[in-house]
Amino acid sequence: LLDKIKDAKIIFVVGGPGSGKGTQCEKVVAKYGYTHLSSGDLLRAEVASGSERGKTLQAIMQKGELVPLDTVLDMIKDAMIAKVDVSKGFLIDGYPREVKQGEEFEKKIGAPCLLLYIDAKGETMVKRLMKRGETSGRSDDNEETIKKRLDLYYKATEPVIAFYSSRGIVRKIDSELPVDEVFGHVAKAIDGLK
Ligand SMILES: Nc1nc2c(ncn2[C@@H]2O[C@H](COP(=O)(O)OP(=O)(O)OP(=O)(O)O)[C@@H](O)[C@H]2O)c(=O)[nH]1
Ligand SMILES: O=c1ccn([C@@H]2O[C@H](COP(=O)(O)OP(=O)(O)O)[C@@H](O)[C@H]2O)c(=O)[nH]1
Ligand SMILES: [Mg+2]
Repeated sequence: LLDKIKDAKIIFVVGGPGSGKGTQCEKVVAKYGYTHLSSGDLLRAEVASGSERGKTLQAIMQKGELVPLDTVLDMIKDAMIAKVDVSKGFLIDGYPREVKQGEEFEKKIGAPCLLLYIDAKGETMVKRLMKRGETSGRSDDNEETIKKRLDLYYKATEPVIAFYSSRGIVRKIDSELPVDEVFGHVAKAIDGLK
């Protein structure tokens, strides 16, 4: 099974909270049929299941902190294995959050061929998340937790971009533009893969 995953394209989608990762991934699914796996969505599904593990996760996410690396990686791996027969490609959204997560992913699963770096200003991200919080029902879409997620993003996740830049697979996407223009740039990056 892991051999099959190695034949599929793996794309990391990295950006700050509310930068628009999920929005762009949905559009990639519609156009290219890739499988979208959002680490945050997988964690929220576990929380929604009401399991003991979910309760622990909920407490960490509510604080805007990172859950243990192995937890997320196991969830992503299981989800990839479940889809490998029908997938030409995988969008791994919101992962890696720190360099170590990327290293572990490559050891256990495989190497990404592209990292889409969805970039918006801090101010923009906060504004979008406050707005989303009016309807999202996400308990972490509140001012205090948003600030913590943003701080952690700059501290832990931005180094991920530097790490993969040295490999030449990072495409920086300006997500201050309207959604469809942003997608135009995303599509160009994907079309550039052979
Ligand atoms: N104006 C504008 N709004 C956007 C754009 N992309 C996303 N949004 C809005 O910003 C909010 C956050 O977008 P998401 O796609 O949920 O962001 P995300 O990066 O997945 O965020 P997390 O799930 O918190 O990691 C949503 O309410 C979107 O409607 C964009 O390109 N332009
Ligand atoms: O690899 C991951 C992905 C998500 N999270 C947790 O899940 C929350 C929501 O993640 P998501 O990607 O949905 O939203 P973001 O924080 O990017 O707005 C984060 O704040 C973290 O607490 C985590 O710990 N590890
Ligand atoms: Mg998201």
